[in-house]
Amino acid sequence: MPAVADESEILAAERAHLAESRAALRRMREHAESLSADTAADLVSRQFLESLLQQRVEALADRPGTPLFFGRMDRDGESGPDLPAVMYVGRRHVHDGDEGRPLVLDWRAPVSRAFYQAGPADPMGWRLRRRFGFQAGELTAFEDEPLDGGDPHKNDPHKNDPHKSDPHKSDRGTSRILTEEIERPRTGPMRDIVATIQPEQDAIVRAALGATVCVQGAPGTGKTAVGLHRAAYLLFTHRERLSRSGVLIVGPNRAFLAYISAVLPALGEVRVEQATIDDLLGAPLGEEPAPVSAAKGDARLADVLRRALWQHVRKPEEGLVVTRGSARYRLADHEVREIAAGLRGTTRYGAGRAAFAQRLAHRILVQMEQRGEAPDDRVQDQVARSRPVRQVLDAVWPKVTAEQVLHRLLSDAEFLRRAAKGVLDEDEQAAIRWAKAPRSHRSVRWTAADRALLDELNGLIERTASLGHLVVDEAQDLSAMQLRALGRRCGTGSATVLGDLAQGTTAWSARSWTEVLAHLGQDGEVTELSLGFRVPGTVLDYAARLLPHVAPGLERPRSLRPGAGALDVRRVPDVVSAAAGAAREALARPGSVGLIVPDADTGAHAAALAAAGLAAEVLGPESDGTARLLVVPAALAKGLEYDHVIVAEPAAIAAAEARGLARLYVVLTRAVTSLTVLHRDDLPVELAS
Ligand SMILES: Nc1ncnc2c1ncn2[C@@H]1O[C@H](COP(=O)(O)OP(=O)(O)OP(=O)(O)O)[C@@H](O)[C@H]1O
Repeated sequence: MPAVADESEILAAERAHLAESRAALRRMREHAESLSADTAADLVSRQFLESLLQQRVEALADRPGTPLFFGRMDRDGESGPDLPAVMYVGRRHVHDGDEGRPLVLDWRAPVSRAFYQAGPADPMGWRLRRRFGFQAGELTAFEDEPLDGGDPHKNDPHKNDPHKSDPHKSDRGTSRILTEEIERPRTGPMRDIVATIQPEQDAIVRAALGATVCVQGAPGTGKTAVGLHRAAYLLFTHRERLSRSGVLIVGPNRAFLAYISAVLPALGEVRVEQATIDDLLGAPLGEEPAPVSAAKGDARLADVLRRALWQHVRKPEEGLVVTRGSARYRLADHEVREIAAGLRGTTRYGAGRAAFAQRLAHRILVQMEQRGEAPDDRVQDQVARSRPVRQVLDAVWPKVTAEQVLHRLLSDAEFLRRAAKGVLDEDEQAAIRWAKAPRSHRSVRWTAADRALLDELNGLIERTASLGHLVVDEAQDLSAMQLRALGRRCGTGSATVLGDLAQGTTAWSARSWTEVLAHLGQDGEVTELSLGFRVPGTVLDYAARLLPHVAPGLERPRSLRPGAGALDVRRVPDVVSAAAGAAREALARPGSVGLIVPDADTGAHAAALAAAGLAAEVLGPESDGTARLLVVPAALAKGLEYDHVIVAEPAAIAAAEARGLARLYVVLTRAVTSLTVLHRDDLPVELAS
């Protein structure tokens, strides 16, 4: 591109490059559409090829609202065959069909790393970074950042005008395009941040596939965003391997998964599974007091379960007699005992049972051979399945299900005592035992904590398949036993573990990331993100008054944006009607509005909004929360955000549960632009001072 001095000329040239890239993408898509699956040898291959081609065509769609590129880098010095003088970075690779010349490079390509990481301290061979601002798909602004210590205003026509120069930076020297991107009103699910990923975030996104990373981050530091972009990065970089083994995102509830569901498809990744822990382990059918859940979530239960399961393998009392035709073959009781003892505890229970049958059969086969027969493998299988062997098997190594074992453990005090000896004291045993046991394992209303115990038992009986990579969000809320369940699902893979110890709201919330990683069975580094993007400084400072009470060891979070005037705390005579008034005011401004209320008051607030003629959606565990005005029960607010947040009666939110102050901390950190706190009762003392 020739040197241009005038801003409008630069914009015109950049728009021309955008138009050229769009045209090239159109040609790439037309080419993909013209390809035929007819060359496939058979019907199955043909269907497979057709679906691949279809995916390729879909991936090459040009979405008008999504800019093809968002940044550009200019080289310092000579370009080479692998090093273009200028590179444009975008959501996908676009090349010129004729010459194969790259017009846009995928943000995940190794060379694009410089766009996120280069800085004056290490320009990585580049001279200039340019970021583009878009409105409704139109390129409307740019922002230049010299990487070589040069004059940032070299091309700035206003450089001598104090009112106009540096039009692209906000007061604190922060990128205005970044600030505008964050403050752009929210109208639906979460967006990608690919244009503005920050260097410390990028380092996590691009960590190697084999590395498990654990990110502690204050509210709004971009943990969720980073986790999703990491999934997209890994899928791009290790496409073949991960398309076989799979990537899974685990989030706290359906509302959260609905909120994040658009990010990966926007990045071209449509085949990533997203699930809650209940989806993976089975939905709970019953509830129990929090201290019972906490006791059942303890990692020591793993030992108890292992012992409970293996107690089902009994010492053989009798030998084995197999009759085939007129011949009888015998194994003495001590021989059967020896085989069982050799296998006990060396494999999973189910595999051990199968191996036990095969070894018994093998010994019989040896006897057959000694008598001059020539039995083959089929005979061994027949013997293994024969009635006498099955009888020994059922007596010594009975088939059991996880449900049977857990039912017995939680209802039979003597069985529990034997399994928990030296691990749980009597009070701890009493805490997890049922006061009134369900009649059979089929009639149990399993709780969330039981589900994790069942999964542990299932993992002891049969192998759990491992995925290639697991992203676990809000990981601080998972019990040790749930983490172990997730660990089994990435046993031969790796994980990205995201969370904030200050936002732990469950009875079993984690106190240390080292422990979380240990329960997951992963070696990993703990990194911290401390710069908040979502919450304005004034609001973050207000919420952080709770921090010493919920997580004393953590640093106070910092915010990218000062947010003067973003916080309004009001004492009102009637919180429900005041909230409707505040919602009306907030709706007059652009963006989404979240009215976060004590769970028990959800209905009253929804009714007051309806009476005030305001259309609102009540967020439920299954809803997708796409309305502009949402009534959000405090328990569901985690991970979500709204441009304007109204919090009703903080004291009631704090009083509603054991870790209520942590819940309040979550609730107070959901706002992007403004937070209004309405209270009739005194504020919790921790917040008031
Ligand atoms: N580099 C970035 N550029 C633009 N926006 C960003 C960036 N990083 C984070 N954000 C935005 O900040 C907001 C908060 O991000 P995110 O939800 O990922 O934070 P979080 O750490 O998971 O928060 P919480 O702990 O409260 O769930 C989102 O709107 C996200 O898009």
